[in-house]
Formats: sequence, structure tokens, C-alpha cells
Amino acid sequence: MLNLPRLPRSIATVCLSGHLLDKLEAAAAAGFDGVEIFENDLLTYEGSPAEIRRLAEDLGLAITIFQPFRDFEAMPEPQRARNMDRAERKFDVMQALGTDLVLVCSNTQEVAIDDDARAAADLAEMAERAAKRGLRVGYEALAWGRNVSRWKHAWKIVQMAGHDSLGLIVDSFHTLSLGDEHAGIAELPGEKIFFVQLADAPRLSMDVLSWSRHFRNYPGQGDLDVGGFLGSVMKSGYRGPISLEVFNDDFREAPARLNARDALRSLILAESQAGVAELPALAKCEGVAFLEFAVDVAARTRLGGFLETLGFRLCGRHRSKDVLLYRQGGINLVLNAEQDSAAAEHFQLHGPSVCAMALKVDDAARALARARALQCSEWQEHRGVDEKALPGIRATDGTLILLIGPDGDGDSSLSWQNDFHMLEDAPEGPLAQIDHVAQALPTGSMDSFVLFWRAVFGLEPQQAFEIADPQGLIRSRAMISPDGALRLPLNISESRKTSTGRFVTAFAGAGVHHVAFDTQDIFAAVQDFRAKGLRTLQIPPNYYDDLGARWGLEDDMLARLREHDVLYDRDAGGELFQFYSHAFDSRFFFEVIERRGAQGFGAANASVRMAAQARG
Ligand SMILES: O=C(O)c1ccc(O)c(O)c1
Ligand SMILES: [Mg+2]
Repeated sequence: MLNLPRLPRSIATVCLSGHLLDKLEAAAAAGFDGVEIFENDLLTYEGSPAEIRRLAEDLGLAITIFQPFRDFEAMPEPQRARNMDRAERKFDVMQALGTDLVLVCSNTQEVAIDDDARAAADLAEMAERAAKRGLRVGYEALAWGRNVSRWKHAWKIVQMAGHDSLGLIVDSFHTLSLGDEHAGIAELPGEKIFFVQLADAPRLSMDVLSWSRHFRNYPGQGDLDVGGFLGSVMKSGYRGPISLEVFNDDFREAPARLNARDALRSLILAESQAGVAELPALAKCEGVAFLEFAVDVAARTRLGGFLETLGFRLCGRHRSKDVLLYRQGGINLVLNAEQDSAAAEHFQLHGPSVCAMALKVDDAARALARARALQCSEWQEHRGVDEKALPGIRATDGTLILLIGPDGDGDSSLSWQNDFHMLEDAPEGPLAQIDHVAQALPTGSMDSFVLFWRAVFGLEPQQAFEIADPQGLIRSRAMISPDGALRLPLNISESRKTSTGRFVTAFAGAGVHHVAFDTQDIFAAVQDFRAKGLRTLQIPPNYYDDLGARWGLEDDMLARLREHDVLYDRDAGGELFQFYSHAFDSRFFFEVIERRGAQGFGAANASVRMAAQARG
């Protein structure tokens, strides 16, 4: 851990949606110290640069840099002379904006001359002109630059130019997208690095320009080692602003304030990974302590009956609230119909739905401190005298996440006896634990969820895959804790007509769309639940014919699967069996899963399940 004063946190206006004023307000509201003014945001703004300067000042934002200046160095005449004039005009703008630094990105023009000495001479002349006005020039290698695409090459040119007012700008995306090394940045003199930009990105195979312009995301949302990159930068002695610069199609339409909050969360995470700032360490996630459903009295009766067909029993009534506890094995489901509560608010907006997820953690206070440090909002439910306070935070979509840790005496801080009249012990049925909780996300919000679960709870994003719903594609990505105790598949769809799309549009936002319970004997579970009145989701015979061909299963096994509507898959050298309930009120549904060594979620079966659900 480096012992440093906090470095200024900056964000490029190009990251955020809206007009320039919206962007500035969002950056300030999130808590950034400064902004990079992207030239297009200035050109399309009706006020003068001096007014922009005042606006930023009023919001407490520094203008950290003006960018970009393109296609400057190593041009043939007459463009070369014209570029010098153009630079003077931009210096006028910078002075009106009140920023002293301009970003020059490496030339992308075909006519640019491949001659480092020419490039260095041009940049030196620009720096000399800038210096006369007390301004500085930073040179950044674009990964798709015509002749200069790597930081080492840009650094060589900066050194050749040898001007105090010319320095290097490094950007994690350009370095990491090319697979270039960043450790060498630590060896540079820190004062010659004039500015640092950070962006992450998912690993994609496409040309680097399109990748950069459409798919960058914030540190912690993608697959690049941005924390390591920042660590190298800090070792150089650089002590200027750390700035986020993300070009992303989804972010351009996301609400600017939510997006800016994610941006700050990502920057805080990257700082902690680089040892620049300290975050309370991750708490260990030990699974789901309980799920809470928002219901009214009628929905509660129906949901309680539905749960009984899955082997759950009513085990407790809250002492002071209109809340019931259903249990089986180690699974706790809370049905909340209390009028003046977060659940009631959730019910008003979404109807019967999961309104809170309580996570078991090894240290609830530390988990809460980390969430706070990562800008999560807190929630505290009303409670009666002597009732336990459960610390809660809001996930990125507002879902309530409660934190349940062991108390000082080693027991869980969740003591049902304390708050509930217990009617009976949890029955030992076929279901033992919650295996996973799957959520449907609103379009464009996958990165936000990935960042939340990764930064706050240390869950790791798994490979994303696509599932064909009869009405369009669904993209699915699971977030899993390091030891697998908490598994949260996240589903998202561009189409409003897929099961995910309908869920999000019909029920006003993101939410849990299925809960999977694990069992030791899937066939016994089907028989037991059918006897209790459960209708399993019917799977067409073609599925089983294909299954036989694919895995060479014995006929009697195939017949058994078919008779029980059980789906089958293999991964990680193990087997997986699963069946589904029909949806409750056409909303969420339940899955029962038996894992014999398999780690996945039966991806190959998802489209069969969705088609069966679409048939109703
Ligand atoms: O895509 C671009 O043009 C562009 C401009 C400026 C930057 O700092 C950058 O990283 C990319
Ligand atoms: Mg950049």
C-alpha cells in the first residue's frame, strides 16, 4: 500500500449521456474532482468556453484536460503549417476553459510520415507555442495510430522532442488491448507522465478501433488488468489525476447519474487494486441466508400454497409484522405483506416478486464498510423494540441486499427465534439449499451489475453465453463467489419479447426471475412434489431424442428423465439434472437441480426451457 494523499479523480465527458451540463452535474454529483472536456461536447454546447469554465467551477470540478487534438504530428506541408495555426486556436479555447493540458493522440492519417524525428520536431514546436501561454501538451499512442501505436514509441518521441512542456499520456486500453506490457511504465520519470486514462473492455475479437469506440467499459467491468496497469503507473511516481475515458454504446444512453456513480465505484476499485487507496477487505460470501418476497395477503396465500407443493412449510410468524417464514432444509423464504415497509413499496411497483436477498457473510460490519466505501446506499428497515437490525444496502437496481454475519458469540446474527413465533422446525424435504438466484436485467445494465457484485462482494464474472428464446436472444453471465457458495446468473435481452425482456418490461425493472434449489435425488423430488400438486414444466420428446444421440444415455435413463420432465447436461466432467416449475403468476419460477460434479447451469437446456415456458 502506497501512502499517498488521494489523487484527483476525473472522468471524460464522452463517458456520460446528455448535454454538457447534464454530464458535468452527473460527474459532480457522483463525487469526481474533475472532467476531461471532450471536444465534441464543447462544439455542441451553446455556451462559451468561459461559461463552461464557470459551470464547472460552480460544481467544484476542475477541467483536467481538453481532448483530443488529432492528426497533428508528422504531416506533410501544407497540413503541417495549418496544424500549428489550429493548435493556437485550441490554446485560446483551453485558456478560456481554464485548463493547461491538451491531449494529442497519435496520428491516424494515411499521409502521416513515418519518421520519429519529424513527429518529435512537430510536437516540440507545439510544446514551445504552448509554453509561451503557460500550457502543456500530452502525447498519447492510439492503438490504431498510423505509425505510433504503443506507449514506448510515444515515449521515445517525447524524449527526442526534449521539451519541458511536452509529456506522455498513457491509457490502459491502448496498452492492454494490444497485449502490450505495462510494467515498463513504472521505470518512466513520473513527472514526464502528464496524464493517465483508464478504461477496461471485455475480450472480443474485432478490430481495435471498433472495440475501443463501442465496447470500452469501466475498470472491473471487463477482462483487462487495469488495476495492474495503474499499479505500474503509480510506481513511476506519477501523482496527477486518474481519469476514466470510456466510449461505450450502452453508456451513451444510460442515465448519466447512475453511470457516473458506477464510474466512481470502478475507479475506487482500481485504486485499491493498485494499492493507491485502501478499501475494507472483502467479506467472505457464504450463500443466501434468506430470500424475501413482496406480497399482499392474496398473493401470499397463493405463493404459500405454491411453495407447499415444493415441500416448504410455514415455520414462523413475525412477532410484530405481517411476515411469514417458509422453510425446508437450510432454505428460508420470507413472505412479507407488511403495509409500511420496503416490501410494500416494492409490491406496489413490481407486484409479487423477490424484494430482498439476505447474504450470509463472515463479517457483516466489514461488508457494510466496503459497500459504503464503494458508494452503495444503505437501507435500514423499521423494526420493533428488541428486533434485530439487519444492515442492508441497495444493489445497482435498488434491490435490497441484507448482510447477515455471525454475531460475537459465533451464532448467525439472524436469529429467527428473536423476531418470529416459531411454529415448527424446518422440515427435511428433498431440497437442501439455494443453488443459485437468477436475475433479469434491464437492457444496457450488465456492466453495472457485474461491477457491483465484483467490487462489493468479490464475485467473479463467468464466460457470457447466448441463449435462444423463441422471441429473441438472451445473454447470460453468471457471477460466482470464489468458492462457489453464491451463484447469481444474470440475464439480459435487447428484445422486449423474450422471457427476460417481458419480465423487465412487464414488471417494471430488474428482478429475480428464478430461484434454484439443490437436491440429492431429483427423481424422488419430482415424485414427491407432483404428489403435492406441483405441475412440472413439460419438456418435448424431441429433446430426449437429441439427448440420447448427444450423450449416448441408456434407454431406461432417457425414459426416466422424460417421465420426470428432467433436463440433463454435462460439464466439468460431471453431470447435472434439473427440472422447473411453472411460473408463479406468470412471473418468477423455481428450479430444482441435482449436481453430480457439474459446475454450470445447464446452458444447453435453457432454450428448451424457454420454449416450454413460452408455450405456457
Ligand atoms: O478514439 C479516439 O479517437 C480517442 C481519442 C482520445 C483518446 O484519449 C483515446 O483514447 C481515443
Ligand atoms: Mg485515451
